[in-house]
Amino acid sequence: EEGSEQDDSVKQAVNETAEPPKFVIQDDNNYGFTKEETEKLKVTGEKHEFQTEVSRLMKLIINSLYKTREIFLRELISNASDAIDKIRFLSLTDPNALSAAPTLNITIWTDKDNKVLTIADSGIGMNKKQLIENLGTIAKSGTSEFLNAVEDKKADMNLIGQFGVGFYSVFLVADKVVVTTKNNEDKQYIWESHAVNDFTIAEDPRGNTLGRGTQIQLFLKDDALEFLDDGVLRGLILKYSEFINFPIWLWTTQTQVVEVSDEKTEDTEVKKESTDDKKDNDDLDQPEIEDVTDKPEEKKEKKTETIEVPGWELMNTQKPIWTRDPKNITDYEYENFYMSFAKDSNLPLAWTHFKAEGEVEFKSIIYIPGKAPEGLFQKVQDYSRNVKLFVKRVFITDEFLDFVPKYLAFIRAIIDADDLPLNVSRETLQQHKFLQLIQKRIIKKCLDLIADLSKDEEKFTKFLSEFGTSLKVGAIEDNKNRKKIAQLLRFPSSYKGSNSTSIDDYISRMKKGQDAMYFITGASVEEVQNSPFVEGLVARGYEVLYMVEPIDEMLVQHMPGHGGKMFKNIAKGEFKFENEDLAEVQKLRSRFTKLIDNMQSTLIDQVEKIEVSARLTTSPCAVVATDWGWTGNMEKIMAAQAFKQENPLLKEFYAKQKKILEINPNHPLILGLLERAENDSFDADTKEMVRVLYETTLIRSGYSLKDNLKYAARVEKILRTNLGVDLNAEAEVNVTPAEDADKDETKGKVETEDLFEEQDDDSTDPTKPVIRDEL
Ligand SMILES: Nc1ncnc2c1ncn2[C@@H]1O[C@H](COP(=O)(O)OP(=O)(O)OP(=O)(O)O)[C@@H](O)[C@H]1O
Repeated sequence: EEGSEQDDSVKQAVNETAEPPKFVIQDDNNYGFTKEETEKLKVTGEKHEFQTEVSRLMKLIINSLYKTREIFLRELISNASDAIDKIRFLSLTDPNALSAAPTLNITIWTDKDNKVLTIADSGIGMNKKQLIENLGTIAKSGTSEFLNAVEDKKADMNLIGQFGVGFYSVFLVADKVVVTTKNNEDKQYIWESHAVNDFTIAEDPRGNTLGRGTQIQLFLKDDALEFLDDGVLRGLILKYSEFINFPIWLWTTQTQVVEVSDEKTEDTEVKKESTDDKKDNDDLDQPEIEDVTDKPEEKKEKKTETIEVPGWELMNTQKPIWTRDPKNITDYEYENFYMSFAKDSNLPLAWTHFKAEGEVEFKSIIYIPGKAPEGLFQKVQDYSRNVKLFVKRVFITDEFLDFVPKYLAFIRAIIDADDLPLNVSRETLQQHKFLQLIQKRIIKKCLDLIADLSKDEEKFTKFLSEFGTSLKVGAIEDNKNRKKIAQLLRFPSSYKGSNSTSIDDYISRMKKGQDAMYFITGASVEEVQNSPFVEGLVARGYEVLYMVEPIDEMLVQHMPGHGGKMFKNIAKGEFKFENEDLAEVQKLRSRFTKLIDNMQSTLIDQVEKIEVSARLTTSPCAVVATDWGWTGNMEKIMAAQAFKQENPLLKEFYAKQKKILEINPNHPLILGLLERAENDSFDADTKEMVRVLYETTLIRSGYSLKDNLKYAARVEKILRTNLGVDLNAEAEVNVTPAEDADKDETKGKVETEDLFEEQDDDSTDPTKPVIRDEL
């Protein structure tokens, strides 16, 4: 796509802004105050306390032995770039927005004598209110959690940028920070802090020196003076500026070897040399730094001289990666770009870079992160900020409410569109026809990307472990794409102990005459594997899908089938096998009528009907939910929900629903009961056994008992009967009552911790009192 129209506009944009800054840096430049001004500052400065969280954060930062302190530079460059994005966006609708400082750039310089590092931008700046709020409070949720985690050494300071507190990282390297800022709507203000507790704000006595933007001066700690070094700074800025869309200029001194004519070198010549140097830098296809040392000497001896040339050095090319030809971009570049724009310290799992053409034209890179962000499904109101929209390289917004559906909220994407009108407000933008077309394309691309990923087993396994639930949410919510998503779902199954089978693979293995896809739900594979429902099917050679995630129950409700086959919950409703001999079944049923009647009258409150089972082989019976009732698993899920929502009514309603008991006509226990029914010896003891059998079956079928104590009492009764022990005999109680504590002893308060310590130390010393029981 080299040479395309888009690229021309890119070049133009770059050339427009890549003019070196007009000002030059001299010692004590730009932050010197006259005596009077300093006095005025002292008088007018207002003291503000930091919000508690900020103070806590500062203490952590100041005391941190965090090695990669350099991240402060990444945060400041990123903030500066955001600020320029904002003013550029405003300028789309307000042509005067830029006039106070038309060149959009970031400038960085040092003052070695005073140990000051300065980072300035011609961004939007802050008015007084914003200054107090932005650099004094933390609004983002989750900050406390982050602080706790850092305090417990469970989280890394590197994550600071993700919590919207990146600015404060300046105190990793500085003990005093001065922020001078000018917004179009307000006067120029100075913010100053020595960290921890408070900061002062004052109107700048020098007036408006910035035009517009923000200048941050770091008074470096004595152990952080390496950040004054040109080489160190250059390396760091190159590292962090690669994906910044605005020119970043560093004031450096470069040594140059120049020819000296016999006449004395004049000042003007040096200046000429330095501007030529600039020109080279402006040529964006060339590396920024020209190697000027060691030029081969010509035979004809010419006098040379090494001179120091101070000037602005351009640090980045600002050609956005998404506008480049994918053929020329390495994986390493894609990964670095991801980590930089997504502020994620993990590598991405996969990405796709494409140019959409047709109804709507845009370039995009979509990433799947390596790890699911925390609270993926919890964020309801908050903008997910996962999609950044640019129009012709101008950043427009990342504040979309569900640009992609919630189930795809984990993706990170850059979209750069050509056709969007630049003057629509952000609020109406999302409704814009073009944007909706883009949305559709992005969703399709996401699903294609995941489908591609599914061809790489290792990566797909990783993907499913992070985002498998998201896919299921997709199959539930996205009617249009359900079929596509269903092909990506994986379930454990009884097939050769497989823990990941696709529905299509299941269908390809279905047996002759099998008209439904058998599945069972439960809390774990171990649990459902041993369920009485599975045994008969597996024994007959049928495959059963194990749906062991809570969301699976909902999934099959919304997706009753796939590929022309319906799902069948094997723990629910009636069950017939294709090759079942109906006459045989009828005969069996009539043989068990008497037993069924007896059992039915025993379990009248709980069981709706009793059936002779076709699905059981080794278990005596199973409890089956009616077609419209809840399985044991569903009951447990709903119980947990009801508990959360404090709405037990629904749960109770369903728990009261009668169930179907299926009995295994070949099981010796059932045959034993049948004999009693046929001999008319179905006495009280037998009925008690039927109750125990029913309750045990409930447990095996995945249900909870309504009354555990009654169940235990029944089992005990059977044990007594079998052992020939009197049903009413009681255990002899022979205990020594505990003595009242000595009053004096209770006076001395014992710390809980001490108690635990003693317990450990003295557990082998029989002379010491055992405190455990008292505890
Ligand atoms: N150079 C700047 N120009 C204008 N506003 C700024 C600048 N630096 C910071 N701010 C303001 O201060 C706020 C706080 O900055 P901070 O770096 O602590 O968090 P953030 O930028 O919101 O989040 P993150 O660190 O994740 O980028 C910013 O949101 C922005 O409004």
